[in-house]
Amino acid sequence: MANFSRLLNFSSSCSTLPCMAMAFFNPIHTANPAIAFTTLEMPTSEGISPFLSSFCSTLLLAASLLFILWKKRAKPLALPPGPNPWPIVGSLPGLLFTKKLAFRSIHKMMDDMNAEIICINLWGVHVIPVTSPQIAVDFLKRNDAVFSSRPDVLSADITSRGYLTTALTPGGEQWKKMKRVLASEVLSAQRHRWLQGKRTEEADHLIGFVYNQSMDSTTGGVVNVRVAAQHYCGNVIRKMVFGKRFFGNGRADGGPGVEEEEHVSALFKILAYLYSFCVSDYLPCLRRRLDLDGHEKIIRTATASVAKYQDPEIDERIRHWTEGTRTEQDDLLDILIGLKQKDGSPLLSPDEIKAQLVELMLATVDNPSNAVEWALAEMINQPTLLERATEELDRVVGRNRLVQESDLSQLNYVKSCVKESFRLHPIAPFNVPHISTADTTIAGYFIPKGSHVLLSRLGLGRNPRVWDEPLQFRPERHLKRDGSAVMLTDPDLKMLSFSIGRRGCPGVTLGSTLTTMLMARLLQGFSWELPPTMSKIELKESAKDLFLAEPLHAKARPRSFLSFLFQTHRIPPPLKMANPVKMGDS
Ligand code: HEM
Repeated sequence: MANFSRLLNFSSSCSTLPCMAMAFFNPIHTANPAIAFTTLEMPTSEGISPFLSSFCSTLLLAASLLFILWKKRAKPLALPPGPNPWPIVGSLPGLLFTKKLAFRSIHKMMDDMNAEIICINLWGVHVIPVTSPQIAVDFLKRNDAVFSSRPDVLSADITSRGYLTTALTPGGEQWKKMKRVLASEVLSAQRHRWLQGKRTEEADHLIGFVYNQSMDSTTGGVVNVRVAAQHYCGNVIRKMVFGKRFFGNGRADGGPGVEEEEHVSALFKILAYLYSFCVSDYLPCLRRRLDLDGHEKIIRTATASVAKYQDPEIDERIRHWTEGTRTEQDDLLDILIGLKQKDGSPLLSPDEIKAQLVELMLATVDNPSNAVEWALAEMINQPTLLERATEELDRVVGRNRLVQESDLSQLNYVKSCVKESFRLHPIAPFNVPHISTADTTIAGYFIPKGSHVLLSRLGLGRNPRVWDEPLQFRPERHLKRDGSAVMLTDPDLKMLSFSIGRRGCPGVTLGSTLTTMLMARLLQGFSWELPPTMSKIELKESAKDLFLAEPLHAKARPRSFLSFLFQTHRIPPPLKMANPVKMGDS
């Protein structure tokens, strides 16, 4: 060590080094030493031959270069900046004992440090939040293989029944198997087409459900948009998976029955706690012993509620196939049960099917419903945006039929409204966590093996370095100058909708279809206004998450062509017509 530091002093202060370097690289010198010695006037002392002097210089130069190379290699890279950790516990107490939610504390730390990547040490686990698109791409594109696993946390372990699924399962054979099944059998383009009829049925039910409420004189036509949006998503995925929208009988007006209410509310409860900051995840000694923050109980209760409805359906269906009383495949459950290994035995166990179906439900209900609720709230406060979207629908689809999936690719303005909502109002502050499986360097920082990487959906989408007036809802920022199609994905991660890389969302087509269809049907079928008691929609985030603080309630007026479509049976009549109020038009 001492020798090297001496060399360091030498190399940094010795003014002869450039001269030696010149000598070393001088072609004349190397080609003809005799000439070089005379031209370069190298210092020679009496008794030392010019040849020896040149040899020593060369040796010294080589040693210096080697040292510089060694120094570059040996100098340990720094971790990203972050709060100073306490011994052993790191910054755990800071997150535990703050009144703020963990995600708000983390974003505040990043703002205070003016940093787009930081490292928070939580009892030895390095948690790395990121708000820079360039760095995010570095993680998920250039170093995708290293960051394609998930952390082992209690909420994911319970929800996935011991990691039998795709999204929540750390990398490995089980993840590969389940992802292959999803990509080729559940979410492929062909399967998407196969299930189109079921999705359209639900899009028609959505119109009926909202229409009934809009015509209800007792409520003045005010609709709870959150309920409509969440149940549309729940109905679609239940229909695609189980071939039915209701576990029980539903409601007379086409709305959810108690069973669906409990099902959807349990799904959202799981989503609220999945990967949320939980102290036992950082103190493995506490895991399954002390449920300090009560998360374990909440997740177990919610997963039991979901299982109560889904598992009997799955068991019964397996029995029907085994007994031969069902022979035709009609939905995704049939597909999963029917998958076989080479020897003819089932590819998936009943537990794998049960766990995977919970995950598919979770993946489907949250993003689309939240994006549409926020988008509509923003648009009601800016009626010109509503007008522009309606004008597009009238131009592309017309007024004698409802918008269909085949129209969606042409609805660039409607899609840009949805995309703007994904940017500004993501349902979750962070992407699903990624964990590193090896030491790596990202953006010049050392990222140790086992780090939890949290790409901030909030921070990316609202990054003022990337977006003009990031807090303004301005859908037109996503329109392309050449009029080409607006996609809801963003491969550059300037915003994080579906993410990218090995862990990227395999449900892009289904997710985009559901969200755009929900938005398009609500805008095409109804004119939306403030409820009579309000002067504007309060666009405030909830104190505990990123939902609108209060579910969006808005007055819906059916557009005139809608009743014509009902009367002429071009769309199925709503299940129950409420007492009609006078109908308006837009
Ligand atoms: C608008 C709707 C949707 C959005 C915005 C969305 C977004 C995402 C995001 C951000 C991830 C995490 C990517 C990562 O870890 O880097 C993800 C993963 C995933 N999504 Fe989606 N998703 C949507 C709809 C769906 C649907 C409808 C399904 C299937 C029914 C689905 C299935 C999955 C699965 C299985 C994963 C995990 C992939 C893996 O870990 O290998 N998603 N999605």
